[in-house]
Amino acid sequence: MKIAVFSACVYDQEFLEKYNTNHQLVFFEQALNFDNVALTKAFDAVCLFVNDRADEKVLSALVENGVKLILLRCAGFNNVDLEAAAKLGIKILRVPAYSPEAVAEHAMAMILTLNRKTHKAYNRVRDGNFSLASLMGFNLNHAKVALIGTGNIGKALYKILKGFGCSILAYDPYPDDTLRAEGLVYASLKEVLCDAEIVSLHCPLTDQSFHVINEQTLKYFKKGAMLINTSRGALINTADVINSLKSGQLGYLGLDVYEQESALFFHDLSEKVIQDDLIARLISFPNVLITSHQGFFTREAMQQIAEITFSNADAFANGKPMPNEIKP
Ligand SMILES: NC(=O)c1ccc[n+]([C@@H]2O[C@H](COP(=O)([O-])OP(=O)(O)OC[C@H]3O[C@@H](n4cnc5c(N)ncnc54)[C@H](O)[C@@H]3O)[C@@H](O)[C@H]2O)c1
Repeated sequence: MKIAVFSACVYDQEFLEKYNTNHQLVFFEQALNFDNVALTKAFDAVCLFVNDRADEKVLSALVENGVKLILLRCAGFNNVDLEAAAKLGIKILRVPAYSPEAVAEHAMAMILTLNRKTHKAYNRVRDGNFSLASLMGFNLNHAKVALIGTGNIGKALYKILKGFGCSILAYDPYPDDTLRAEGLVYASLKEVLCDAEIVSLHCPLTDQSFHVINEQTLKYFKKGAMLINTSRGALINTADVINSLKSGQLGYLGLDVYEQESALFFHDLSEKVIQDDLIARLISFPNVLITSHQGFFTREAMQQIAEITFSNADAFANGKPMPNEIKP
């Protein structure tokens, strides 16, 4: 098949070329949107990532251009209008799980960095400053951590946190019986937010979870609690979180995702003036750590993403069963 790969960075090209099972690949650096959808003429499929847009208008244009398949090289699919895709008859295949440990380990790295401030210590020592002032953290042993969502990534983080001796509780509308049998305590969203020192989000972005962290739910947090989001930016109302940080209600914030990330993340904007005032404000807090959607970014995950993407492409091309198809 002839596949147009959008949002293609050098590392995408490296891994997709290495594991290609004989498809013709053309790489585009831009994210797919209505303005550049004309590029997809004469392609059989497009390969998309988290910040490519496949709304109804884009999907209609893709179909007009002869595109029959969307290969998502990610797990989340909130950027695709599934109803419109089903009506138009365009298939959507994704990579449902690839090294959930990669994202869970990144969430843990954010917790450790925010708590023990190793990023500040690194810079201080390089500057000849060996003072410990304001570097004090807290023990994770016995700390209460709430997992919002206990699917593949939540489960992987649960195992890591257990190793640290944390006391873990969770909210998930579909609790996992195996984890429950292992002693994980499930409770309502309000209860787990009220009880935890650290809250980590691992649920998908849906109509139900949109802005699940907002002015009201932030009031449930313990004063000085830590919030980690490695899932999707729009789980959080950013303006409300900024107010909570300013008042000291929220004590630490770790973000690997951001609601308006598509205009920022994966690009070097170091010579530009950032126009997004919310992220500029977030960056200014001493207790906020932001990474640009790199949770997935390990060698193992990149290999699995490439392999599963091509097995999805092969299944479609050869009329085989497509277990990774998503429908509304
Ligand atoms: N930062 C990254 O690089 C990166 C990489 C991969 C995935 N992700 C994000 O992580 C999310 C979780 O991934 P996963 O593989 O664990 O997904 P998963 O489908 O295995 O698990 C999601 C869990 O969330 C639960 N859930 C659904 N709605 C919920 C709600 N409103 N409140 C609480 N729980 C809810 C589900 O029941 C399920 O148990 C993905 O949706 C994606 O957005 C981020």
